[in-house]
Amino acid sequence: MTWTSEGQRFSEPGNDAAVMTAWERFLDGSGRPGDALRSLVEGSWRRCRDHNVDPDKRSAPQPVTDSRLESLRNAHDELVRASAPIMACARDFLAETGTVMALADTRCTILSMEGDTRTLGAAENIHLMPGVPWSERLCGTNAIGTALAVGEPVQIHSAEHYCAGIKRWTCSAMVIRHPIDGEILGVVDVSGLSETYNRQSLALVVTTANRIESRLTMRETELRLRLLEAALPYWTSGTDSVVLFDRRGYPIKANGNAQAVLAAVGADLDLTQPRRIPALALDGDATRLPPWLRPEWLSPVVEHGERIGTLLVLPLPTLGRSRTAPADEDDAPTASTGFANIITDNRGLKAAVKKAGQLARSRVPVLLLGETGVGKEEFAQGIHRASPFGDGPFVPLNCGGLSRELLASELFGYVEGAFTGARRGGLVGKIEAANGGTLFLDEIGEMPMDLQPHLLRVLEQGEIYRLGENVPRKTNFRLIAATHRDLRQEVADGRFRMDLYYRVAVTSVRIPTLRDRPGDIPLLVRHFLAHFAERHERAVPTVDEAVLTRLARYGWPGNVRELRNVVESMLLICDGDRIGPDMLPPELEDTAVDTRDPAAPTQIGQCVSEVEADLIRRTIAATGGNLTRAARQLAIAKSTLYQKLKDYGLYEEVMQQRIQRLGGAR
Ligand SMILES: Nc1ncnc2c1ncn2[C@@H]1O[C@H](COP(=O)(O)OP(=O)(O)OP(=O)(O)O)[C@@H](O)[C@H]1O
Repeated sequence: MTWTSEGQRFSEPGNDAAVMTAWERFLDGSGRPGDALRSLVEGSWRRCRDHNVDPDKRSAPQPVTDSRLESLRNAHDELVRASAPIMACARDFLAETGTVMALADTRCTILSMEGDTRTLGAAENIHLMPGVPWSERLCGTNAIGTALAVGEPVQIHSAEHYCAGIKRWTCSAMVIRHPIDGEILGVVDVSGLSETYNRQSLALVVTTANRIESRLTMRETELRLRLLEAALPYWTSGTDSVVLFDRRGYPIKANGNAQAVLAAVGADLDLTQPRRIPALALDGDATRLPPWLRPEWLSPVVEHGERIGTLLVLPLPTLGRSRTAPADEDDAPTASTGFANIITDNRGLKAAVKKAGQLARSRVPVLLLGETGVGKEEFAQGIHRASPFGDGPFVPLNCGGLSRELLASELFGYVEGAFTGARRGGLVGKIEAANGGTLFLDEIGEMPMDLQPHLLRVLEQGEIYRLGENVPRKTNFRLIAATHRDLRQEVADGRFRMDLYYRVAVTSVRIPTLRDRPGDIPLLVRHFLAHFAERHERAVPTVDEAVLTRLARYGWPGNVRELRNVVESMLLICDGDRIGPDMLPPELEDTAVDTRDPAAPTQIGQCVSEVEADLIRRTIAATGGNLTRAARQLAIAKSTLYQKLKDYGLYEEVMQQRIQRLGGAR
């Protein structure tokens, strides 16, 4: 900081008359202002003249509305909070002194004001009050505006003000800087009528600004600790290249090889001299990322449902690829990285595999989104295999279809005697079993609300209590969750806790439906035929073109699982070496009508009950016999579904199919 030279720092009330003459000369352009005018003030007057500020102005502009002022205070929440106790002191200590203290933001708008009550009243006459911007451009030379213009402590007295209406005042101001990078956050000012002039008021604003900066330092340290703690579970040593950014977009921690990988992706970010990436600030424009930085590498770090920083997980550098070339999903890592079981030729699905492969390398929780049977569990296993702890256990648990009590004991385990019917020796819960590996919570949206805080506590504290036990056990696992629901909507509807949502949805991968990638159907048919032919010790039959056409026209509400079941059932029916249309299951027999939508209208002439029975039959088949899910898809209560099954004479048939399926492939 370049401080104004000693003799120039303070105003000299004895020079008032000379300064006034200098002002008049300055305005009518008649010669040099003279020695009485400090160069700091002359510089400010020149800026005022360049900006056509009206020297006859009587007051500052009108204040903004109360609601606008409120939102300005919210936007500068940290500054306002850090200054609050100091402003409260000013209320007491400036009383009866004829002076007031003001806190202003970087646009010179006063956020709060305290001090001598009578002076507060007088100040209102010139609009020296909350909600008014006191920039040089709007109000001419004044301590607040000039301090912000020059970034130094400034004292402006009486005639030194540029506008006539405020020449009865005297003021001192100092900028408040961010303790880490010195960015100017606001200004503190002490003002009074001219007769209250005092050299010490400059010292008062400087020490006040320092006190506010010390409080900001304490707050910054606390926030950093919280951020580091919240990011800890996502941190892996190993081969990851991870950089943690704070809420202002500054990199604050990186692992060993991050700098090398940053260089490989063409990033102009030197971690030894951290520079801010404005798009990563919480209030930044996330669409304005630097060209080298891809959005899928970023994950928010969340604490109690609130984003407090950002994690950058860099991809391992690929030799031979142009540094900033857009990613080509066609080279998505499949076989090499644990996703070999995912058969696809679809760009969207390959992009999902690629993203999952990148996320696999950190410990960041992943939420898999997609309809039933699209391959969410397959993805979860792929992420687990490709992760640094792929040698650890992979523990899946479906949160749907279990009673609350059963789900609680499956998740948390229990000790012997915890409840009537508890096993001898107790039970190790899935969370504990996943220690050192991955916990896959399928259908997380079905988890009862009252169990959610318990899971959240485990995720936040890394500790678990078995039911009936009051000593915590340490756990260390990676969470992958999956849902076919819109979890945001579930949060909005009060069925899913927001804090848990932010914890599990740190990053997400959406898996496209099978009907959105019909090109994959022949590939998958071939894959499943080969698989089941081997399992049933048979030769692989050929498939008629007509069969493939029907398969391509079907809606596949049960996605790949449904296709897999259809292929197996056709193989079992087929006693020759070719599969023809007569071997298609009933729901696929006549696909003359486009059945892409499971609820698509059926042929005219069918009566309503037939249509409904047909729809129910198809939906149950599509959900693999899961009546809870079928009822949900049909948007009817499960009890209504049972009743309808009985009414349409489908009950026996469906139950038989369920029994067969339970013993079948999954
Ligand atoms: N792209 C794919 N290639 C090969 N097999 C797949 C693919 N996608 C899914 N599958 C197979 O389809 C079946 C269903 O997949 P998976 O169980 O992963 O689905 P899901 O989305 O978890 O279903 P749900 O939501 O009902 O639990 C599995 O047998 C899986 O191996």
